[in-house]
Amino acid sequence: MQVRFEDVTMRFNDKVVLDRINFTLPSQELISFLGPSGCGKSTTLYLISGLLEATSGHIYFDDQDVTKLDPVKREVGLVFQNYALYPHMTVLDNIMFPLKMAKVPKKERVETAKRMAELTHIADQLDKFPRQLSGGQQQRVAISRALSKSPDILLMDEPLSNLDARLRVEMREEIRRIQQETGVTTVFVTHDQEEALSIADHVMVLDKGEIQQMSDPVTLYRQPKNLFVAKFIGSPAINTFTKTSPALNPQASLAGLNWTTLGIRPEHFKFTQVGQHLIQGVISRIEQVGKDITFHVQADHEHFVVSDLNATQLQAGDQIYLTADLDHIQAFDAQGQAVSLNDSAGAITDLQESVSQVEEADQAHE
Ligand SMILES: Nc1ncnc2c1ncn2[C@@H]1O[C@H](COP(=O)(O)OP(=O)(O)OP(=O)(O)O)[C@@H](O)[C@H]1O
Repeated sequence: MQVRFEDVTMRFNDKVVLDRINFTLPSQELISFLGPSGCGKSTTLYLISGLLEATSGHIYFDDQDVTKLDPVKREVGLVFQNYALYPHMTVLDNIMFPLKMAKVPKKERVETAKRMAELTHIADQLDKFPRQLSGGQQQRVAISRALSKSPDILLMDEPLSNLDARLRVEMREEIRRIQQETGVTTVFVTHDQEEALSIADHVMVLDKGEIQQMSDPVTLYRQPKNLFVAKFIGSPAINTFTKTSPALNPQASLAGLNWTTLGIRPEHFKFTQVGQHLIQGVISRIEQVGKDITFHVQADHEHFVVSDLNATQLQAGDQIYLTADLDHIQAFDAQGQAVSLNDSAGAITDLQESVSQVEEADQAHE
């Protein structure tokens, strides 16, 4: 089932929470709504479910206008952060409950509930009560219950927030598996970018009630449309430099181009020689977590982070000179919108020449 929002605005009293948003969620995909607290993720989810009604605009499920349709008639399954199981009912009764409300005959109810419990790997817990289960198991029950009526759309509001770190990873893989096995169009709300990027086919990034970007996870990371997305996606965060950054070499050809902020991800720096560098600084701290080495670098008051450098001999206090491949440098204008560096061909040729000189020097060095 495809979900489409057309110019949807949501206002609570005078507060505009969603401002004329437009998007299409592709059928049978897992889509994540990602953004900081208060950006409007849950509101968007509840508009799809029908628990909230839009102030203006239209919502379609495939070609059907559901803007005013009763939630019960929308064929959506909902999973909440706190599981919302009925404490006095067994697991089996919890899963069967929506079918009972729909007056499905008992035999069929039991069969469906058992099938759902098999799907979510909770079939050995059917006689227990929710309080006897772990958080992860309770969420499996909640997912089984949401799927019991074979909904067209499964909506999940921060479903993993109450679980510890290890269980979160396990359960997100489970949600991906269940979504792929059932093919149900699934919306997964989270403020955790790693969670969103790891399981979603498409991620919709929201901020202040507006869609910042909707893309597959790789595009979101490599080609953010604006500075907000660039900074929100990626851990450690992308490094940003302005024209007056003390780390920036004012003589570098790129420094003269038309941009306001440059973004370079920690893993995209390369060593170069002094004079040919774009960025310079002094290593202030070296952090090693398992196999990952992170260099914290300082240039006057500015701090940035470099990773994946093949340089175990470096020490705190060392001066380093860095550059990056052009396709790994992201540039933004004064409004924070992404701009292409390829617009200034001459300067880019200079940069590419200096990069190839560095590569030749590196090879000679080796
Ligand atoms: N029923 C309501 N009445 C008034 N304001 C509301 C209501 N529901 C949500 N809001 C406001 O709308 C904004 C968006 O809330 P929403 O819950 O959609 O954000 P969110 O992105 O899901 O954030 P969080 O991750 O914190 O849940 C917030 O400022 C919130 O205070």
